[in-house]
Amino acid sequence: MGKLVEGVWHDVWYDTKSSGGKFVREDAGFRSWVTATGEAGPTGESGFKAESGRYHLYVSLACPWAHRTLIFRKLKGLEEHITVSVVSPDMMEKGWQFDEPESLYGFNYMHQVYTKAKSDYTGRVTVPVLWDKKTETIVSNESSEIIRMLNTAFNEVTGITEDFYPETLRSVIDEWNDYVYPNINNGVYRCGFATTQEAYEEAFDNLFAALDKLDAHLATNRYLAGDQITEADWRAFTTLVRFDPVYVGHFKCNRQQIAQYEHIFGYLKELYQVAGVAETVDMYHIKRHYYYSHANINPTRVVPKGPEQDLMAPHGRESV
Ligand SMILES: N[C@@H](CCC(=O)N[C@@H](CS)C(=O)NCC(=O)O)C(=O)O
Repeated sequence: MGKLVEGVWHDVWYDTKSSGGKFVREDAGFRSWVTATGEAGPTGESGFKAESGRYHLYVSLACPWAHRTLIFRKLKGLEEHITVSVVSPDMMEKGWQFDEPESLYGFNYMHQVYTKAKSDYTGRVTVPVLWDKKTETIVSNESSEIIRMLNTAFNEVTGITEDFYPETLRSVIDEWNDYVYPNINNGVYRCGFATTQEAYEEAFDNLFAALDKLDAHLATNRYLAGDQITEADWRAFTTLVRFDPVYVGHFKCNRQQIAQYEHIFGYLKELYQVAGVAETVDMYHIKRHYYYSHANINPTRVVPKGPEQDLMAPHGRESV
């Protein structure tokens, strides 16, 4: 774990001293957009036209943010159009690394991908990364924006027009995202990476208040934005599926398990059972990454065996 400073790798853990023990996630540094025509998107540079075979995703199968992009690649029929490299679950002193040299440049470390794009880059070396093979640079390392690109930019390439961010639901989806991100997606990290009791308890209380609210909402709504699956559901899903196997123990999110929430658990199972989605969930990488890589939290690096969970069991959500 560490970061690049002017293109040079430094092995440092997150600085929580300057924020009173609280974990604060850094903003992503590359913010351009792939678009259907190559025109600029809401931020960044133009010139990234959606073309088959042009783009590459660097992901971790353990990372909930990278997982979002793999779900969109799958659901939008992009597997044959966007290639992928998967990092090792073990993130060590040099950060994300590859078990085998990756396929585009033979790099062994993810930080080499960042310095290939910008030789004096300063910032954390995170996944996912959307790479442009043509101009040999990073288009984006912000998953919330990558999934928006995958949702629409390649529609003419694939012919798949299913929309997870439909105009009519945008304000509802944005509202859920704005609530779920700090309290749940990042909330579990704010529990696990807190370095004071106070910061941990605050994150813990916010997390479970948000899960209680989600459970109540899902009692009468099949999905977050109503009766169709949207981006907001996939963004919640990648945290929920990691919750009982990892966050309950490793990040001390232990007021209760997701399996003990009647409505959230059924919802989690239903999303898991959407065609193709289970194939994007790799429990070995998920458990191994967190328990093995965060040695300051789990110094023995022993990975727990449980829990046993059958996410293919009937979800019972048809009647909601
Ligand atoms: N804003 C980014 C956050 C991605 C992120 O923080 N990824 C984690 C893995 S779960 C990472 O790569 N962390 C490495 C680090 O912080 O050094 C996104 O959503 O794409």
